[in-house]
Amino acid sequence: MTANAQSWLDLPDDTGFGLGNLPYGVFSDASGRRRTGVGIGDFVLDLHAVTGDDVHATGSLNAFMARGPEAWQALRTELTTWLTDAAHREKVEPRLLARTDVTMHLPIEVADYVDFYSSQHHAENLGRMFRPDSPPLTPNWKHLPIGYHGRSGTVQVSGTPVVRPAGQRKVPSDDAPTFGPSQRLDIEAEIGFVVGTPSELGRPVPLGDFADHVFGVCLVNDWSARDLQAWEYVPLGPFLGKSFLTSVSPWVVPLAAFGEARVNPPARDPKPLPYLDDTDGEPWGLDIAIEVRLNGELISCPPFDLMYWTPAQQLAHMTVNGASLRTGDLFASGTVSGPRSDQRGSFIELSWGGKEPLELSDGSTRTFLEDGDVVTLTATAPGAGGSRISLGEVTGRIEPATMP
Ligand SMILES: O=C(O)/C=C/C(=O)CC(=O)CC(=O)O
Ligand SMILES: [Ca+2]
Ligand SMILES: [Mg+2]
Repeated sequence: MTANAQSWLDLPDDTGFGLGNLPYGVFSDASGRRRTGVGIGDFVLDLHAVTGDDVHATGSLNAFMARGPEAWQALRTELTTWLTDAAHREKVEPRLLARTDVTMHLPIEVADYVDFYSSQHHAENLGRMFRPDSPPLTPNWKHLPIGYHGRSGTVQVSGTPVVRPAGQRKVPSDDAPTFGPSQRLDIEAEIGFVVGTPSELGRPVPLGDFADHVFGVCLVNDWSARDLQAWEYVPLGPFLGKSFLTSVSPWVVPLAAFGEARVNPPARDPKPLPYLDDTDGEPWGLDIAIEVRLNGELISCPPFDLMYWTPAQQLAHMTVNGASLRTGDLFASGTVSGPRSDQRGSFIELSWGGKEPLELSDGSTRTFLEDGDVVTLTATAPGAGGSRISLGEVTGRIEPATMP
């Protein structure tokens, strides 16, 4: 008997949206009003209607997230009671809407957006391609989680069209850069972490405070234009090659749902400095299995449990200089890649820089994305009683470039 059998609601046996998940999102129905909902089975529960709390009518999760971990846990406990105790059925059932009847929106007002680079396999692959004459990992890589600040205003919800960016491109053999649509448009399959509780300027957030600040987890596709990136990134890092669009899943899965998914991260050698050393604490490796589909076909299964740096280490590093957190901050893991070729989280890796085109089941091949392509990321993690919790999906269709 799985945990889901306890609900009075008829939940499909294999639903990823069972009682162990209870993800938050922002939806609208025919009225157009945006409000907070909780995903359960094939339904979304209208939280504003069922609680009467205006925090759930603001059109983003931020005001609720700002209330902090006790409020998050209290509502999660109430939701579980409402959905399991038949005494609440009369109150709750009329507030359920079919998920197919609602439109999902960007769930958070994104404050600051940071993107890390914490998969050793991804970093080594990119290092080999971008810097063939140097060791694959830069000398700092195993001492700190490398990251950069991205563009929060272009973080958008799943389904937002991906307009091919145009920009400057130059390969080493060209004499001068040219301008035009990116010819190396790519994805980056990542997991995102959403900050609820802010922190004070000047006070680092230690490893052990991770769960006091991080509200939940989403899927991220950090669309990337490799030709723009390769020409612009020296010496300050990614800029226009990654700032045109970052897509996130509409559901934010509470950190509390990942109890069964906690795993030890890979051994870290050399031992990190004390503020990053999680060996005596509670490490935050997470067993999340990602799937990448191109036009419906499964092309890769990146394993999040192999990430070298955990989200708790990323948060500790991001604030160790005293930088403060704001409600709605989003930090992404970095592209998730495993050691196998069918575990790579980007096309630049899957096609090895375009040299080894990916063969698709219809006989066609792909190096980078073409106009009309649809890329969909999904992910699941172990839940209670052998169930799996779903992070939903993040999808996007490539549209032709708009030239200035
Ligand atoms: O190694 C490089 O120069 C570039 C690396 C990336 O493009 C990866 C990136 O944006 C961070 C990540 O998603 O892992
Ligand atoms: Ca990225
Ligand atoms: Mg981006």
